[in-house]
Amino acid sequence: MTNSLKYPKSGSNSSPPLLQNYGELLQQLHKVPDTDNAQAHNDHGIAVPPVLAPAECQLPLIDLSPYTRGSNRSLILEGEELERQACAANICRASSQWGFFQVVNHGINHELLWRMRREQARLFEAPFETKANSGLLNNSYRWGTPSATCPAQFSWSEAFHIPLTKISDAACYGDYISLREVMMELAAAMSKLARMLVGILAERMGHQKGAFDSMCEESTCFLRLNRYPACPVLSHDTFGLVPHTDSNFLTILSQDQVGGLHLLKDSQWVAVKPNQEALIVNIGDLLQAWSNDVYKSVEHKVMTNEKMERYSIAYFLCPSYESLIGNCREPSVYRKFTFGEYRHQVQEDVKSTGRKVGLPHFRLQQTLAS
Ligand SMILES: C=C1C[C@]23C[C@@]1(O)CC[C@H]2[C@@]12CC[C@H](O)[C@@](C)(C(=O)O1)[C@H]2[C@@H]3C(=O)O
Ligand SMILES: O=C(O)CCC(=O)C(=O)O
Ligand SMILES: [Fe+2]
Repeated sequence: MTNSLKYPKSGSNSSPPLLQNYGELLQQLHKVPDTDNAQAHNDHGIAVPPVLAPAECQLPLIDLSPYTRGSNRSLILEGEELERQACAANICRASSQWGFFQVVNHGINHELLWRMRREQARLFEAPFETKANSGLLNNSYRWGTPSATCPAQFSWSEAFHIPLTKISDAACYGDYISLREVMMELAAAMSKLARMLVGILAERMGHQKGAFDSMCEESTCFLRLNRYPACPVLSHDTFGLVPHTDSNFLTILSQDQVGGLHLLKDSQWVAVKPNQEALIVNIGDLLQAWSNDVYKSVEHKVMTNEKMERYSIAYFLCPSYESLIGNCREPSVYRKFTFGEYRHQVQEDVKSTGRKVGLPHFRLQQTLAS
């Protein structure tokens, strides 16, 4: 029995060399025992403890049609207003109890989402060298986790992480110019949806609908195209994306049918059941801080899949770096900080400790254990 990991036979020159570069780091997870006891082994000869999948949950499902149907009419009837109020109440309840929900009738054309998926698959099929070194999409390609010193800090994935300001720039696309129009359309649609949702969340806390609109800026908002290649290293601790909270106001996520997104609910990890009709929405750190912990930025992660690759697209709504993130009411739980300060702190923590600390850095008083 050998302890060496083998790359999947079907691999082409498009896959990033995750195993070659990080295989040794991941070996820490798999010490093959001396004696052949009851330990299971995967197809690659690696000893694995049984992986127990957590319970699969249905995220709260919210129908946005009260907001998206007939939206070009300026007059809203009383019945429609009541429907909107009920919908807004559901959004706020899910944002405080789960930090996550899914939306249907969201106003984003399904055909557009399918076109994007096709283009995304074609993009990731490009040779690794092209993705990494040809300046594609503003040089925004990332893979693996260069700063990881242990498996718990490592993400088995590749991604393009593109600021909205670069999406219309034809020079970013090289041979992938057909992606430009789809990216532009999707970014505009997701931006509209994200701004509508934060407007609803602000209004329910007694603030102006447009409270966040003026703070949000194209240069800091981004689209992230994720690909999680099938992963031969099967264990509890190989992540497609390590556990984290999002450092923004709000994220909109379109995922394929494979599954693998898990989130913390009442201190337990639960797996999100994929729904191809819906988009997933999650609250980021900045909305949690602004709402004084009413809305929750919840930890989530992507687990690897031994057999199937997985794709997702995430839109991150962020303010400009100078924006001051205050609180919606006093007494405030967090000190005021700018988004620039927050990003800087996250990067410093990741650099020095390998992990993000996030909001606890900005809490005014630590909660005392009773
Ligand atoms: C190492 C990290 C960077 C990251 C936060 C994290 O601890 C783990 C995930 C990273 C990620 C991935 C998606 C987004 O691009 C991002 C902004 C986020 O919210 O989580 C980044 C984080 C980051 O760079 O702040
Ligand atoms: O791919 C997913 O399902 C989640 C992606 C994510 O959490 C992120 O990009 O921040
Ligand atoms: Fe995330």
